[in-house]
Amino acid sequence: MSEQSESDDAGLSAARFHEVVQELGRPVLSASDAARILGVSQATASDLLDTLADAGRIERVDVSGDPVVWYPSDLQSFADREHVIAFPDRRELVVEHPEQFTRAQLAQFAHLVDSTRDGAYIYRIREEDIWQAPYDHLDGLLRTMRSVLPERSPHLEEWVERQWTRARRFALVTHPDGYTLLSASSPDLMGNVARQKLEAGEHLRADVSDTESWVNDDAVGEVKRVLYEAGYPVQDQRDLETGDPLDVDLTLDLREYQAHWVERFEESGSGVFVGPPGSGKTVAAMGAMASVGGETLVLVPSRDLAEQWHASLLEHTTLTDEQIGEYHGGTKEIRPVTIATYQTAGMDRHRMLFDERRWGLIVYDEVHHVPAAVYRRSADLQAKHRLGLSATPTREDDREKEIFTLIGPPIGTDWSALFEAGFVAEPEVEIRYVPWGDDLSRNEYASAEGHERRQVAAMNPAKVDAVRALLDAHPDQKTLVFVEYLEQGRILAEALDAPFISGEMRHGERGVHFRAFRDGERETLVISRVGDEGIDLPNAEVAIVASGLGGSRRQGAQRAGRTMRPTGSARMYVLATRGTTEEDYARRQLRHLASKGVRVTEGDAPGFEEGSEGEESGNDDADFDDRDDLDAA
Ligand SMILES: Nc1ncnc2c1ncn2[C@@H]1O[C@H](COP(=O)(O)OP(=O)(O)OP(=O)(O)O)[C@@H](O)[C@H]1O
Repeated sequence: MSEQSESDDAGLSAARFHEVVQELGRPVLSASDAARILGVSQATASDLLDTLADAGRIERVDVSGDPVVWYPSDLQSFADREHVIAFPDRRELVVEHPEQFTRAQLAQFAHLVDSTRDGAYIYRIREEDIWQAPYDHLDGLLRTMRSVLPERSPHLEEWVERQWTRARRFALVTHPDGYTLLSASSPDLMGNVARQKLEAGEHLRADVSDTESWVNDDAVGEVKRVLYEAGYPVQDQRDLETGDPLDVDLTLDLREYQAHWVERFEESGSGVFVGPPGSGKTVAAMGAMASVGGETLVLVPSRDLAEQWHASLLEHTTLTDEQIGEYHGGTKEIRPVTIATYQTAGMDRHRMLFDERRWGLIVYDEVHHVPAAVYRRSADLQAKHRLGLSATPTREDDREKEIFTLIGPPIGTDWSALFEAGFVAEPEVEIRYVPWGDDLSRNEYASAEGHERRQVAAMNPAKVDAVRALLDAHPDQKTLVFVEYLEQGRILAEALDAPFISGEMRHGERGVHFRAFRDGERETLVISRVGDEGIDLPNAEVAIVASGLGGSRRQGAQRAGRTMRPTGSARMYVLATRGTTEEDYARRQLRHLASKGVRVTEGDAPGFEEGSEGEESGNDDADFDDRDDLDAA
């Protein structure tokens, strides 16, 4: 711990005092309260507090004459109000009860490392975080940092400035004669870094001056990767191809933050729009298409998303159906605007997809889904405009280097405008604990092991009544019920008289149910894991996760995102069987979601409230390894 938050013989810091208040859970404390929490004698605690009060950092009130104190109950919230503790030496931040906006600000320059049980979130500021910080000028980045950090740290700011500069030492530019130049901010960097690390011939064709080299056009991706790995991310300022002309306009007005995204994309030519699910990234991407005005290849993670994109393009642009093609397992059309799945685009036998037309823009939707094969192919697409879309900061993606070098850096999101415009409804997520439906299941659970044990807990028959009670609590609200297991999906679909959308259902039939859901003819759908991504049902107001949260934490965020639509309060319920590993697992998964801007509460499932014959709380299992993937449905 740095000096900031340690109580040592030099004194008790204001930050540490605040931590003691939080730990105590009330806004006023006595010397004996502080002594117990700090682990010192009452006399020492009293001296430490006096010192802090004498320095004017805290207030002291003598109540010896009348020892009972009262305070406004809303002051209680002070104990669980947002609080940031900085450890500048380690470039680490601990943030307690962070607001969603604070998390959005932090996502601009820091990396979420983990969240603790009592609601604190740990961020770290790495080199890459500063390299990718979406700001035009350093003082914009420093302003954001100062708005979040409790106190200025000149030492930390100097480090940030060094990393900021490092990421602007090399640039790729287009020479007036049309060829690509690598330019360095000094002869030394060109001589001792670029010309040492890069191969003459393969990467660099000729030295043009002591700070410029002619770059092989088909080695641009490699040049960026090599210099990024050497600690020098390259700014890509080249003129990019616009491909064969495509005349397309939007048929709706962009919101302020979307127009900002498109303007920034026009300036840079490549990059990633980062915004919460439902914030309008797809529509903004159509704005980028209109701005580039060139034939466009859109890459998406699933056929459902391809169909969604197709419908959205027809709904929000002047494109005709003849101009739009889909390219995946179901259909193979290559047209001026083609929407392909990553899976198909990554296959060697479909390589002509990239070369058959002169694309001006490649759009990578949900960039955390781009497979290695498509990244490899993207190395040959460096002459085109490249746009990524992502609901989570690209830095939290295990392919952040590929995203940065082969697609582009994050493009600044005007979070204030986005939040003020209310286009992000922060979903409330409620864990609802369900007791065993019968002794048979409880005994089956007790004697099962591993996956089977998890499945028995997940498929607790009492969950059917819990889902019914939740649906009754939300009459006339469109609800998605997510399941991990096919058998559970079928049981619930029958009990609720609702369709069960799973990988076994043909795409055409899925489309029928999605349209009925969207048009209000159907209020409930039961969905297997096939729905984790790509179910873009904008008016899903409630989500019920009947089992698990999917094997990956990101799926949990995606599922919450599916109810995070601009439709007022979006809610998400997660059912977990009391006294089983599901209880722990749900809590851990949702703590992660909480760090994504989601309010999380816990309680008994409706119909099983206090006083029911519910199980004792807590569970007797060894901690459940949450990396295990639950059986796919
Ligand atoms: N400028 C706009 N004007 C009106 N409606 C908009 C606008 N931008 C987006 N929308 C609507 O908001 C919803 C979400 O938009 P969009 O699909 O672009 O968000 P997204 O961020 O791509 O969502 P996801 O992350 O789930 O893919 C859509 O129904 C879309 O029609």
